[in-house]
Amino acid sequence: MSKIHASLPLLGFAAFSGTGKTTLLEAMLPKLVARGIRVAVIKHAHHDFDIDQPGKDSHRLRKAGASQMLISSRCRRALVTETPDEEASLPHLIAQLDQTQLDLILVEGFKKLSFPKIELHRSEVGKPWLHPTDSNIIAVAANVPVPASGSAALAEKASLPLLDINNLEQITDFVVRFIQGEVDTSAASLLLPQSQGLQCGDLTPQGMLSVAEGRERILGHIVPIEKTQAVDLKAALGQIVAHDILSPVNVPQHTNSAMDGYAIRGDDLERQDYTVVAHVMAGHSYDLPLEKGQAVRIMTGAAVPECADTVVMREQAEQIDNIVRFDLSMAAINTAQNVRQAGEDLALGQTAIAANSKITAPELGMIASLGINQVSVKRAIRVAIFSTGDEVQHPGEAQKNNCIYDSNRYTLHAMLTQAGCEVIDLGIIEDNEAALEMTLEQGAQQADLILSSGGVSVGDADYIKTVLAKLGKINFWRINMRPGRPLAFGHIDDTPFFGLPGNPVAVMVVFLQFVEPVIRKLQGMDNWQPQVFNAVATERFRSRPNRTEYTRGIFSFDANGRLTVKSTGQQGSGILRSMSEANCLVEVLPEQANAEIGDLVRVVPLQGRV
Ligand SMILES: Nc1nc2c(c(=O)[nH]1)N[C@H]1C(S)=C(S)[C@@H](COP(=O)(O)OP(=O)(O)OC[C@H]3O[C@@H](n4cnc5c(N)ncnc54)[C@H](O)[C@@H]3O)O[C@H]1N2
Ligand code: MOO
Repeated sequence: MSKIHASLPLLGFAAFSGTGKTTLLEAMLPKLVARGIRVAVIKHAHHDFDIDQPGKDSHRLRKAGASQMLISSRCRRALVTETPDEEASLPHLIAQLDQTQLDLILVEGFKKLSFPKIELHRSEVGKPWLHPTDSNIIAVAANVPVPASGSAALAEKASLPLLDINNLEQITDFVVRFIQGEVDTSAASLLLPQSQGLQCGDLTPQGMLSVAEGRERILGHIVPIEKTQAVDLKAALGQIVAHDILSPVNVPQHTNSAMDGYAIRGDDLERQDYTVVAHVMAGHSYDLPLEKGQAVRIMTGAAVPECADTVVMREQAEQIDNIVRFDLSMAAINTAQNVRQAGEDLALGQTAIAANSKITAPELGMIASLGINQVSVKRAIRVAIFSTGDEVQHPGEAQKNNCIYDSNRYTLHAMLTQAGCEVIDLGIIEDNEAALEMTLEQGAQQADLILSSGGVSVGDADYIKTVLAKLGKINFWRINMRPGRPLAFGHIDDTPFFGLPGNPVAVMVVFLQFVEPVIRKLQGMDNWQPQVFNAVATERFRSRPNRTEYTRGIFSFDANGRLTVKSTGQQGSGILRSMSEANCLVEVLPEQANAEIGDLVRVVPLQGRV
């Protein structure tokens, strides 16, 4: 029986009738809600239940033939679907929920299906224990100790958590820990018969790190680079601001008109007509206080005269000679309308751009709007890159037999440039110790970070490992992710070094997951996080438990306005086209095996990063 998955924690309660499942859920729900947890309950009913009442409109319409009846009010809605041929499956029911509004799905019933459950047991019901025969039970809540018979030995061996069925607080705590991923469910899996259990490759093998563990370890070794430099404004694009930039002026400098029209006094609205005393163009002013009964014809951006505080749009005005009237049937005039106040964008002395912000188009414009033409930025991070492998050739050369053109240095160059780094391209390094040693030493002298690609797996060209071990402190890791399993990280002298896997897609994925966070930390950004959001899977995204799987995907809105995601097709880690056609990576987390159609999956947009 295949395991049922949801993108949210899914937890069932398994018990014989009479144990008090519903009573327990009813008592626990307010406690979960009080802890801020948004819960859905899916309940199985055995009989021909009906929530609709005879005589109600919805019931009449359904009986008249509507196979789906959706009734909605401001407070709630309900969909009643006739399923005369086949009962809906649990995965289908899960997909009906709006998982963006939930933290937990509780399931009552569906006893025979495979998903995590808590067994409820009361001795007085006189029924057998369920956990010896249900490998999905992750804890037992009972009013008697589990007997020291076969089942108890099994429970003890597997160290299933034992809870007191009468201790609601304890059971609630357990559920909360389950949601937070703190419950060790391996005890349950120890009970699995071989055929249902995890495959050996599903378990985190010894020495394999999760993506989060690998990133945390690497970031622990990174020290921000504090050096700064002053650059001309345009050259600051993509760079990181070294110190807070304070506004030396008010932006806008003066209170000005937001429309072409007529400036009048806000305390002088009840008038038939006004005398136009001046015509003020942008860059000019009318320097007398505006009197009652007067108006100034004004252009967008021009300074509003003293005592005037309201602008009426030109479309609403009719001027004959120097008399203007406003058509109030088009729109009422409100005091202070269509006027931009001095300093409303930025007041004098206000922080315009905080230190460690990245300068993109709006920041560049804002700095310019303050009249500043030079900025102090963090010195660009210098990154040395090289490729390894005798089969790797420069583009532009005639292709040799059994060779491959170097694409990795180009994707790295592009992603580093996007991240605001200065790239030092050390080329393709011959497969020999002396060449590699020289290159690494050169990299360590010139760069803040060194990246190589290729040669980090278990191939025969093991001299890379020998040289790295000789020159620095390097760890060869296997990260439980795909693509991008093999990864080397360490230091050559004091310079951090990444040995990225050779496969072109693996290079890009490892860059996005490990190298970019390092660059951001070197640039001084603390706890930088990429943008991530959830989308509904429109196809199955396969992944093994414990592994983080990155599928290249395309997200888009469907006809119902839901954000959905599909894959780009073939996903081999040498197929760079899968990256080129993608606008995101679909990240299936270790705790989520295969994401099914309708499940929410994490989507990591690529725009601006590749
Ligand atoms: N027995 C095992 N074999 C492999 C394993 C493993 O765990 N056990 N892991 C596989 C995975 S996953 C990856 S990823 C690769 C990584 O291997 P290397 O880092 O040693 O890389 P290479 O063998 O040098 O190259 C792999 C592949 O990529 C091509 N390549 C290399 N450099 C470039 C470049 N600059 N531009 C374009 N393409 C490049 C190279 O020709 C190979 O096809 O190992 C698997 N094997
Ligand atoms: O994980 Mo490798 O990284 O297959 O490409």
